[in-house]
Amino acid sequence: MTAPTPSPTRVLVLNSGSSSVKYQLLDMADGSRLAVGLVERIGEEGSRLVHTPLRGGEKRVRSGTVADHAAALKAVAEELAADGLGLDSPELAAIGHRVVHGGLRFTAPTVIDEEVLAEIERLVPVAPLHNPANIVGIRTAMTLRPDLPQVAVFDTAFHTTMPEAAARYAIDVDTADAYRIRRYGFHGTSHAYVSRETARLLGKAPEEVNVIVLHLGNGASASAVAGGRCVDTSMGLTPLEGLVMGTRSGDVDPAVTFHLMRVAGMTADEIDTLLNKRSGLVGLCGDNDMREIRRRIDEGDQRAALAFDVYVHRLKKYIGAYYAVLGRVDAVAFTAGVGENAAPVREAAIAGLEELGLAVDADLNAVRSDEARIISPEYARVAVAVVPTDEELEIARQTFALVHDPAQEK
Ligand SMILES: Nc1ncnc2c1ncn2[C@@H]1O[C@H](COP(=O)(O)OP(=O)(O)O)[C@@H](O)[C@H]1O
Ligand SMILES: CC(=O)OP(=O)(O)O
Ligand SMILES: [Mg+2]
Repeated sequence: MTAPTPSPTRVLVLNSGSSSVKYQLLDMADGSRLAVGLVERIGEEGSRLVHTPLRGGEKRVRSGTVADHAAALKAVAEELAADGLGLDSPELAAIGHRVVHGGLRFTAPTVIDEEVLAEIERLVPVAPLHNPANIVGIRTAMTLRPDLPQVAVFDTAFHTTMPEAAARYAIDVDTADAYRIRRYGFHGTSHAYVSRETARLLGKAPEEVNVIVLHLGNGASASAVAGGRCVDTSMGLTPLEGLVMGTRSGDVDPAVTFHLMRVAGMTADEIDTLLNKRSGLVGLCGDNDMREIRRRIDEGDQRAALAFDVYVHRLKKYIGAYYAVLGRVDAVAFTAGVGENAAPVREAAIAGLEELGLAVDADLNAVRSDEARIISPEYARVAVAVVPTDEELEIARQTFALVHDPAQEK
């Protein structure tokens, strides 16, 4: 008699961005990581792959042009195979894909078939920087492992609980409905994970707390989470609305668009590129990396100081807005690259909000750590926290749960 084959527990997570692919291989038996990596500057000069095996072996860097996302995924598959963790492994249970725009239809993780892919494709016009890359990732993974469940975890899913008052734009209802123009919100996997982790940090259940989550990465968004449900978020039809970002403007008067068409003769595509790629921090001062901006400010650079001030001013406005939306706030949580690392951003965004019960302790704010932590003083009514996000772990969990218990798919 042969022993029963244990069911596979590993999940590969692919997070394909406009010019990068982040990936992690996790073992969901214990949630541990076997390998993590990143391919960056895809299609540009100086592209490189950084692969880190986490159960023995050295970090490896591959430099040289990676022409497109398909080539990037082939290289990722090769690196994993070199560690004996290839995509052909029988221990792989599923591949989980971050998909940025799922419209209104996808409110939960979904096993991908041709029909689901067609719907993701249909949403390309409202996520032009993200959905095409997600589709290539899915197609390539399907070709490499046609037998394996491929699961989509949508950025928009967590925000589908927003009430109509928050999700509706105040434009003609028929036009809005005909073109499905409404506020969808993004980074939902991160907002869900971080709001839950914040509750845990406070020693409470998610249902008991109201949290403002500030996801400040290259893309940035804020959300108001009441008892574990999203009630408002700063991104809208596309990931352009809301906060000032690395290269995106966030909120602008929509009249800017037709004004530029009329007076500057710019096309819709040129304005799209302006607002998505040549605005935000990079548009204001030429740099989109907060580390570089802080360095320039320390040297007395006025443009960098202005970029920082515009960024923080917008952030503070959203904290105030979501405070009002929630009525009672238990915590404000900073996360993602800027939120987790840039103490000056946290300090400046919370400064002056003592009347709202918000304050930051300078010593606690200066601590560098990978752990979730509170940075407000003991006396403060509202906790201010730094809560590292982990989109890949959350995608792996949702993917594995769906493969094990398909009944939860909506
Ligand atoms: N030590 C740091 N200090 C300040 N900002 C940082 C630091 N490390 C990263 N960042 C910021 O985080 C950004 C990247 O955030 P991340 O969440 O990784 O973005 P994304 O996932 O959207 O690519 C960088 O562009 C940079 O501005
Ligand atoms: C939706 C979005 O803005 O994602 P990212 O921050 O990865 O660009
Ligand atoms: Mg990100």
